[in-house]
Amino acid sequence: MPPTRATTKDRSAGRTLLRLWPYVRPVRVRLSVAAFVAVIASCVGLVIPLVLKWMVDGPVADRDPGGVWLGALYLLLLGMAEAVLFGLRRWLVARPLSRVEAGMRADLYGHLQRLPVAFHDRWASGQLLSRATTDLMLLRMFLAFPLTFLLVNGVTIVVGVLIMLLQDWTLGLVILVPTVPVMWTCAVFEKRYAAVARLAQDQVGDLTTVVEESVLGIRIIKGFGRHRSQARAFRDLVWRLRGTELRKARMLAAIWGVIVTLPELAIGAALVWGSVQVAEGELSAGTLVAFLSTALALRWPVESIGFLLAMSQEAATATERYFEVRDAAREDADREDADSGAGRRGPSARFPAPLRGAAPQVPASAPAADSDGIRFRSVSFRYPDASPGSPPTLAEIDLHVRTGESMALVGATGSGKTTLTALVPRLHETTSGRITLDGRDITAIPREELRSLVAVAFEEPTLFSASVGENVLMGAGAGAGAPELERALAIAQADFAHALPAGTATQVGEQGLSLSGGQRQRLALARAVVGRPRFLVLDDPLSALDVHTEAAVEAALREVLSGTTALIVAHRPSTVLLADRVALLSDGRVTAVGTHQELLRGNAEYARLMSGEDHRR
Ligand SMILES: Nc1ncnc2c1ncn2[C@@H]1O[C@H](COP(=O)(O)OP(=O)(O)OP(=O)(O)O)[C@@H](O)[C@H]1O
Repeated sequence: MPPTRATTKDRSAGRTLLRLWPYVRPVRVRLSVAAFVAVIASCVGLVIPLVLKWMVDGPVADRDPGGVWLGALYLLLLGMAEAVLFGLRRWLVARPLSRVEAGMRADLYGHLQRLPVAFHDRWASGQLLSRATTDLMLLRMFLAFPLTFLLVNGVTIVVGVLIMLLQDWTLGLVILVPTVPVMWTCAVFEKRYAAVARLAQDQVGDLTTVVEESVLGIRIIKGFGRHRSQARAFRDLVWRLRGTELRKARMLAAIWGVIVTLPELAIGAALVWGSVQVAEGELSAGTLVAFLSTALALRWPVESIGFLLAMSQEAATATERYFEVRDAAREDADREDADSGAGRRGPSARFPAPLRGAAPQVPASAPAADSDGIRFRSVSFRYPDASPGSPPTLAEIDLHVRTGESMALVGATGSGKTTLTALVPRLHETTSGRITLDGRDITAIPREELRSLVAVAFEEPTLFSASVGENVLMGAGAGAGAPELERALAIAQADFAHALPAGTATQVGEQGLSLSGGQRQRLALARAVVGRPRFLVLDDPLSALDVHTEAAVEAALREVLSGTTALIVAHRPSTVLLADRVALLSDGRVTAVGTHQELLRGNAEYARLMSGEDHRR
């Protein structure tokens, strides 16, 4: 079952919703006051029938117009008080609840940033988006409305029924007859509705994913003329969601039918029975009016129970979906282990025994051999979602990139180059073995420090919706400014930035100016070098550049590389020439290490890869 599909079986909505308490706690006083105000407002509404009784049995029976006017004035005042109190309730909850929603959303976003790459590999982005938007909106609505009104309406019904029993207990019992079947219907409804609500919310997530992918991949869709088939696929999803929503509507209609019909029948029976009693002189007309007015005043609280329960179920589902993400372990969950020098991370325990235990015994707290560069010691790696029997993506990698040295990683497509580079900044965790930077085990280096030591640039450069300058300076420390930016742009041969409409202040990214692939790549490279990192990991960073630009970037990069220790994934000889030595990766193993010339002469696979004869690329 994919991680985004959970079962609602045996879930208690109440227990699930209790998880919201840490967020509701700071606003509990306001929420309680608001609920209290709403209870008072609702009970004020129940006084109206009593005033009616007084009017019918008093001034109306006595034909006293002054008394009737006085009664009307009381009714007006009570009505106004009810309206003002309900308005006050709304005012009391609006601000704190928007704060709860904002807080939950910010926490979710913060958590998403901290989740490991493996988590994001597994989860569809639309599922995350829908949790951060639709689900949180449902939660705010639940806290604003059903949470209060389930309580308010409950109290109102109890008080109303007590008033009716006090008016005339036999009539009161008639009204109470439908209670048992209505409660049974609610219990059945709650269970069934939970499953359908979950399905609908998951389907909204699927829909969001498709919209997002279509927008991001619009060029491919248009380029291949796939807009019709995409639209068809989207329509299918929409219809599936429509079907689920209709199922929800049918369930709501059924419970609504029961909740409305049974009490109405009871009121009808009470009306007949009460009229007979009035005719026989056993009951005053005023009491019957008061009784029926109270019963009618309770219609809304009773009828609303159906959709309040439905909204509560949707909120419970939203809570469940929200915490599925929040409960996922953050990548720094192992920090204590690392900081205490315990060494190996938790994930190794998740992998099968043969892949474990191969780590050489280098304690994380071993004295740092200064300027040792990057060392891979018996590193093996398997993607967490790889099929159980499949061979590891990387196996027994032993590699030493000396301080100040640049090592090119060459290998056929799919040989594991990108995967190997991702292990250094701990975007993925090694399954077994160790990686050390200047003698320090990377698992013993706090992540923040690790990522300030290691800068990365990937083949597919990502720019954020921000200015060119902000995108580049993202790779530098807090104090970096214009001089660092200029230097980085010069190294990456990204001077084109100055010619953009607003220079380096030009907005790029999704909503900003579109840049070419080569321009993006150069900005990503500038981001990697701007912070003068001690270790540089470049995943084929020049692939989109023309030969002249590539040569210019390489000339400038050489200067940078002389001061850093670098691991560079390379496909072209020109990129390989940037490096001092080359490691050849074959099916996840390092099969040769040497200079470009040495490997060209002595290794047939390398020679084939460099000559471009390898058809797998
Ligand atoms: N997130 C993932 N989950 C499971 N398997 C993956 C994942 N990412 C990559 N792989 C697999 O790992 C293997 C190595 O991929 P990797 O991207 O490291 O190769 P590469 O040498 O960089 O290839 P290329 O030169 O084409 O970029 C491939 O077989 C790929 O299918």
